[in-house]
Amino acid sequence: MTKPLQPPTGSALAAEPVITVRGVTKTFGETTALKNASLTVARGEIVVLLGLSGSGKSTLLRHLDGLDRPDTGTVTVLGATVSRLTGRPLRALRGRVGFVFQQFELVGPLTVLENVLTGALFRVRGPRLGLWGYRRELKLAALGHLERVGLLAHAYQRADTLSGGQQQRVGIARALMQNPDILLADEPVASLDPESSAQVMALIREIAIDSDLTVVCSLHQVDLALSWGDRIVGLRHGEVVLDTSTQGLSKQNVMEIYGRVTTSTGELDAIETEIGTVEQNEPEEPVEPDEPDEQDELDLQTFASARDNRR
Ligand SMILES: Nc1ncnc2c1ncn2[C@@H]1O[C@H](COP(=O)(O)OP(=O)(O)OP(=O)(O)O)[C@@H](O)[C@H]1O
Repeated sequence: MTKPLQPPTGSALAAEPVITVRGVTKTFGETTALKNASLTVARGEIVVLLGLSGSGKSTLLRHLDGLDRPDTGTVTVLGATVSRLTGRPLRALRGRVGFVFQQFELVGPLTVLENVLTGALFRVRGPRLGLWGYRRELKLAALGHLERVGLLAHAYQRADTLSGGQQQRVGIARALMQNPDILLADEPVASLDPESSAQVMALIREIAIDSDLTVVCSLHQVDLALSWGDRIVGLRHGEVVLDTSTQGLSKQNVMEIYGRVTTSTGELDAIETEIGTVEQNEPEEPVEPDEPDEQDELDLQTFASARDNRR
């Protein structure tokens, strides 16, 4: 087993742990996706999982939400042993853990607002027909989250008419609908251009700090990881090979650490090109908002006056 080369640092680790992964191994057929992986995350920490494609980042994130189960080892999240939970207790835990996906996972033909409201589905009973099945307070909360991510004007627009960066902001608003304690994000900017990526990452960090969220986010760009996270956990072939504060850490330090755990020049080249570079996706065109209809106008007015009364 390769031990983490640097111990966790930073004052946050003195705080209460909200995530504890101990000795988790997970195999899929012949593939070992995680190998004796351990990790402790304190409340309010902003942690990046860094590694090449196939190094186990998504698998580790999925274990934190109970979507995957370890072959050996334990995963404890918010005091519950996730690997043992099923049914209602598992759903209750998932209600406290928001998930932001690489491909946004929005329902394209639905409006932006309906997509955000699906984040509250675990709190809604009975059938829903469009927006009618949701209580007014939920709609107002969803509009509030859309305002938070800068998309209030697009609330009644079809989700699939938005740009990628805007769709990811809808994904963030949907996760916020859960009032989560923890936010997990799996390569949230992998398909965005550099400008949209920077905006989305800044927004996640800003919201995490404002709302005292704990964040675990997988990325494969070392520059972004260093500038964005409080701490980097580096994975290689399913093993944790690096676990350290980003303070004072340079890209060269990270490359050296990966260099120490690999003897293959080919792999180092891959690390240099894959985690050592920022992707250059094409910049996106801005999207004009649709006009809301009469009922939508009413909801927006109610939202605006409720918000102004709170101020
Ligand atoms: N459900 C599955 N069935 C079979 N193999 C899987 C499954 N999930 C993950 N794997 C394998 O486990 C390994 C780790 O995959 P994982 O998706 O966790 O890596 P990753 O670091 O997130 O990669 P990427 O950056 O490409 O998303 C890979 O070899 C992958 O093919």
